[in-house]
Amino acid sequence: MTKTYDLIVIGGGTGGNGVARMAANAGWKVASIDSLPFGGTCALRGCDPKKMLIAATEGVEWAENMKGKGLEAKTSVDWPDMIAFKRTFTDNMPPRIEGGLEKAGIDVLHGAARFTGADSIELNGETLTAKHFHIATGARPMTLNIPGEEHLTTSTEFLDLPERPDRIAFVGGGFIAMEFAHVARRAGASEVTVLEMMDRPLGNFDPDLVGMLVDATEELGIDLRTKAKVAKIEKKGEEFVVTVERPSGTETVICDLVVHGTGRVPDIDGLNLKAAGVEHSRRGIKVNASMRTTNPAIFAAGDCADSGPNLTPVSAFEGRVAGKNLLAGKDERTVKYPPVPSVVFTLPMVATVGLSEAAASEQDLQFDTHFAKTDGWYSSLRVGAKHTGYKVLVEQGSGRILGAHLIGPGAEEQINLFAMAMGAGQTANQIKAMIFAYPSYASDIGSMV
Ligand SMILES: Cc1cc2nc3c(=O)[nH]c(=O)nc-3n(C[C@H](O)[C@H](O)[C@H](O)COP(=O)(O)OP(=O)(O)OC[C@H]3O[C@@H](n4cnc5c(N)ncnc54)[C@H](O)[C@@H]3O)c2cc1C
Ligand SMILES: NC(=O)c1ccc[n+]([C@@H]2O[C@H](COP(=O)([O-])OP(=O)(O)OC[C@H]3O[C@@H](n4cnc5c(N)ncnc54)[C@H](O)[C@@H]3O)[C@@H](O)[C@H]2O)c1
Repeated sequence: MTKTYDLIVIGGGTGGNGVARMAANAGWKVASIDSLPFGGTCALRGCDPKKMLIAATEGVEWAENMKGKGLEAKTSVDWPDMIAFKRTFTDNMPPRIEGGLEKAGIDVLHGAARFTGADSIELNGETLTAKHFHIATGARPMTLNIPGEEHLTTSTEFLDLPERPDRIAFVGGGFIAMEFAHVARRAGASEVTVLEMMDRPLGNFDPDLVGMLVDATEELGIDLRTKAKVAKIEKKGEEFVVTVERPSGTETVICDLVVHGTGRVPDIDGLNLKAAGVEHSRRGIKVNASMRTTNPAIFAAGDCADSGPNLTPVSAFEGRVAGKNLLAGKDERTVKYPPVPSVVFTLPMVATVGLSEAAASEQDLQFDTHFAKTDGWYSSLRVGAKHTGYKVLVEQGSGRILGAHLIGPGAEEQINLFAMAMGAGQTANQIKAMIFAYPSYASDIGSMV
């Protein structure tokens, strides 16, 4: 018998679960589907498990920076213990999340959903129909179309490696490669290589601060190669041979593991969106500012949609807008993103919010750039941090903060203060007038504007 719902949510991550709960709380009959245990990428295969691994490596970094300053500690990372620690969190999440959804009255279903019509899907050989759908299927590693692609280890697999390989090559120099390379090296890997095809890693971050991160990365002993396009991966016995094309010629890297870090694409190929009248491009499912797709009864949010940046808080934010409009039965809300902060969790961390210097210039904005290295500041000296700095763009006349870019300890929290100030329209003088607890990283921001 065909089961019928008011709403079917496809995808049990941050872009989907909130919408299912909102509709269930409003008394709608809701089903939520995921092909994997519920929790999505962030909780199970991304942000959260990654930062648990980083927690162990922060100890290594701390001991290194404080050497000769009163702390003599011999640190080492036990990889299997670290992975077991991570699992204490990730193993508990699916039952917690699924239990919560069930408690809200939602039918929690497993399997890969596929549209068979504008109001129907097929799941495990059965047909389910609904008045509305919400698609939040996230992203998957992009296909590289190079020989030997099948030898790549995904970020999901890396976060669950039972043992740490000694020689690791990362293809790409974006978020995943830089964060994981730092983890691998501090965890004791003897040869860590990052292969980025552009002339610098982390292309969306401030070039001056990325330059400082590159120095820190090389000092850590990571072999960071730019203008290095991976062309082929071969398996020879237990080893991999990675062929890299560079302006100076072809190079090879021999390693025990090759990790995918060249970007992620919307995970929508298996959905048969055409049957539902839902259009998409390479950037994802087409949505309007209300998160409605080209089929007015179907919404989408998060990494699978052609909307904001692929970050956890953005997927939840988009989901809330979709949920409000879904329940209202009309486009009551539109997505107006507040300033979206973003952090690369290397050590040192690099953080950004708002406009880059280049984007502000392109928009013909008149602004002052406050740029300095802060290794001489108390906050850096106290913890022995060498690669620290900031670049803040302040609009001339209005004093508005156009963009803030930070590197160093505390950056992950300082950037949220900048995001808050920017969202509230605070000026540089208003930030300077704030009283923050001292000494703290927050108390430094008044000196950055
Ligand atoms: C390694 C890594 C680290 C990251 N670190 C950060 C970070 O530090 N901070 C940050 O903000 N962001 C980070 N991100 C990005 C963040 O994880 C994503 O932006 C966010 O999880 C997207 O949420 P979503 O709900 O759109 O998709 P997801 O959380 O990916 O959920 C989609 C779900 O849909 C399911 N699904 C797919 N197709 C189907 C189908 N046909 N039928 C049923 N179910 C289906 C999938 O199994 C999945 O569970 C990271 C990503 C990765 C990969
Ligand atoms: N801290 C965070 O917020 C965080 C952390 C991890 C992942 N993420 C999310 O996951 C997404 C995917 O991360 P990612 O690191 O895979 O992608 P990315 O888009 O951050 O970086 C990909 C990099 O790979 C390079 N590249 C592409 N093809 C290449 C090739 N053949 N050879 C060498 N270099 C190549 C690109 O120039 C680019 O610099 C991110 O865009 C982000 O949305 C976020």
